[in-house]
Amino acid sequence: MAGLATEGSQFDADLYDSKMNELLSADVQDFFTSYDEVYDIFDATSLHENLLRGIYAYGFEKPSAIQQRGIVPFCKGLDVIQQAQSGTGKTATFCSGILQQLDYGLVECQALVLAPIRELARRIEKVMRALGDRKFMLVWEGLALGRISVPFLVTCMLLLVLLAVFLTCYGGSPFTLTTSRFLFWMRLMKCSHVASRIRYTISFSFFLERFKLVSSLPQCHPRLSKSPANS
Ligand SMILES: Nc1ncnc2c1ncn2[C@@H]1O[C@H](COP(=O)(O)OP(=O)(O)OP(=O)(O)O)[C@@H](O)[C@H]1O
Repeated sequence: MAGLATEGSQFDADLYDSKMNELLSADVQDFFTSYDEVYDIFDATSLHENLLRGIYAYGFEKPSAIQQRGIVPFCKGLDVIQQAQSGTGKTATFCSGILQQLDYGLVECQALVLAPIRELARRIEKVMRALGDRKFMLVWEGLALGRISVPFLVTCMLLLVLLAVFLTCYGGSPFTLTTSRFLFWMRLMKCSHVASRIRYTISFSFFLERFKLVSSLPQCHPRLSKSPANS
């Protein structure tokens, strides 16, 4: 297993090449460098009936090139590396692979998809819901749920506190900013939805949910394979 990169280290192409050569020359049975089987219709991929129904209902009639090669090894539980141009159907490939492996009788977290940007996470969630009709939780920036981010919430909160303090003082009454008065101002500013999101974001139940999500993840057993890099 490769060691952990030291903090601030850069990608070392020579080290990467030598490590890959070492891995490829090792006698590891489960390591494929390509997967040659092609399934040119969805019915041939042995996906669950419900999943197939979701795929057809979403408007897909025939798998794209990457889907023809990528769905089946994914469904077999192999670790798949896919490389193809944008818009060639990679998202639907790994979504199908994940949905196929879920135990629909289990009510617990069985899959975690990490995406580098929020828009991509939203797109993946949309495809997952459309194909699988399962429960998915969209979490972004580590803290916020929904469409409003934490920095935005904090800024809103500060502005509203300042406004409430200013109005209280300006009205001539002594500074007695109570919670109810604060929430009154929030409502007055038609920001009660912001208030509820703030309450949820800082609530114990949200942190408990995240803890349960992470702790229920299964152990990872590395088995490597690679699908062809064509699209
Ligand atoms: N088999 C298919 N038949 C018809 N349309 C498809 C098929 N697979 C994917 N699409 C459509 O093609 C478009 C691009 O698909 P998708 O987002 O999965 O590609 P991608 O390779 O993941 O793109 P990106 O690299 O930008 O994330 C989407 O609108 C999707 O609905």
